Amino acid sequence: MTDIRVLADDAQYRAHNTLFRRAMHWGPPTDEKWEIGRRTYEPGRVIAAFDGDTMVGTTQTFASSMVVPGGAVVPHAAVSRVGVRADYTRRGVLSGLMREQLSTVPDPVATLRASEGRIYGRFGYGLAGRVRFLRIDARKAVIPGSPVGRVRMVDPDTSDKLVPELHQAFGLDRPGQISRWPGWWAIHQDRKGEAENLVTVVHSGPDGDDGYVSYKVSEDDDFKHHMQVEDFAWANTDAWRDLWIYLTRLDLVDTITVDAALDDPINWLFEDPRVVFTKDVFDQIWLRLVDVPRMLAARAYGAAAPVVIEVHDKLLPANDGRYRVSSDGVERVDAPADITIPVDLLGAVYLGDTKFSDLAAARRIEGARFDEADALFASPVAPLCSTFF
Ligand SMILES: CC(=O)SCCNC(=O)CCNC(=O)[C@H](O)C(C)(C)COP(=O)(O)OP(=O)(O)OC[C@H]1O[C@@H](n2cnc3c(N)ncnc32)[C@H](O)[C@@H]1OP(=O)(O)O
Repeated sequence: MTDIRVLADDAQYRAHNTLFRRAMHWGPPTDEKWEIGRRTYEPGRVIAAFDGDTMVGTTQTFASSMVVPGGAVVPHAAVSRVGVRADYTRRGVLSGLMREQLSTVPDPVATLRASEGRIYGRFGYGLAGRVRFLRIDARKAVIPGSPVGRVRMVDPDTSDKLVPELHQAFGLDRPGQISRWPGWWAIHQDRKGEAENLVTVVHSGPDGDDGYVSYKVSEDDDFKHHMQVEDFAWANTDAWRDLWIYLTRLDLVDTITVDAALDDPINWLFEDPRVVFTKDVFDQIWLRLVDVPRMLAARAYGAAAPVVIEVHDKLLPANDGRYRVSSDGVERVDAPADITIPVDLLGAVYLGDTKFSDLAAARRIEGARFDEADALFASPVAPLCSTFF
């Protein structure tokens, strides 16, 4: 029998970090790494399961905010460091942690990156956003025309100060994007220190700085140079195009790999659209609607006749109920339901990546009028989260 406690001091945080790392088959943090790691522990947001005095399971959240369809930004919990000691697994430790976390988290929505696809659906998380891993043949990548703005290389101290400001100003550009918290930047800047060859360039247009990209280049045994784009954000398409012109005209580079949204129009930049190759499409955002009425009210809807959706939530029954969704907004009603859906699948359709009609085809939801629901929940922009946590 385990009990769940909120952790409060540095020694407990370090034990938490060590337990999680062991669950992932990584070694404990060194003293040097812990100097950085401790900055990612936010009081009140770190819990652990105990068997007597022995810590046996961990999780925590980071306070951030997330963009929803229509552009509103809502408070968001980034769930991380989920781990159970290998000698305590499959006894309900994670289930206890998830129940506690969901019933106490102050934010209306939580997301996570899942280590395995079968773990989190039972706790109400749905697969809400995917990412494309792209490889670009840089030697053949020709973008016609000239840049319209200016690209400048910045030194590490400048980038440490400037990039967080720029990300906050224009990095929240699509559904699923999240703001970055101080601990995230601490880890990011530490990793940057290790990657000596990480370079950041900033783009400026008529209104000042409006884009940046960080990248590093490595050389393989055949003397081929491979660029990995680490972080990329832009405020307008001039900045986006100019930064791609910069990246693809760099000397010596053979290939470029980058993560992109499913609808990123990057292929159209190039004379030969085939220089962009999709290596993989992978699941990225697992989303849990913690406060369903608040989250349904937060997003915008497309034009279609209203639909009544009946939501079932075993862990948070306050969300149970029928919601009439129309292009004007959402209200709770007693009317008969058109569609019945569990909360994990409502999470899956929330950002517009998944359609009700696809869930119906797969016999995952029941009802009628799926086309209207698809039109209401459609997002003109595909979701993406460029912030790994
Ligand atoms: C957001 C992140 O941090 S992702 C990182 C997640 N962590 C890891 O992958 C580290 C290695 N794994 C672990 O630490 C643990 O095995 C965990 C956290 C995945 C699961 O913890 P457990 O305490 O074993 O889970 P618990 O006993 O509560 O299981 C609940 C249910 O989920 C199922 N389940 C748990 N883990 C898995 C899994 N990896 N694959 C499939 N099903 C699983 C259990 O079988 C159980 O099902 P049931 O209710 O039908 O019996």
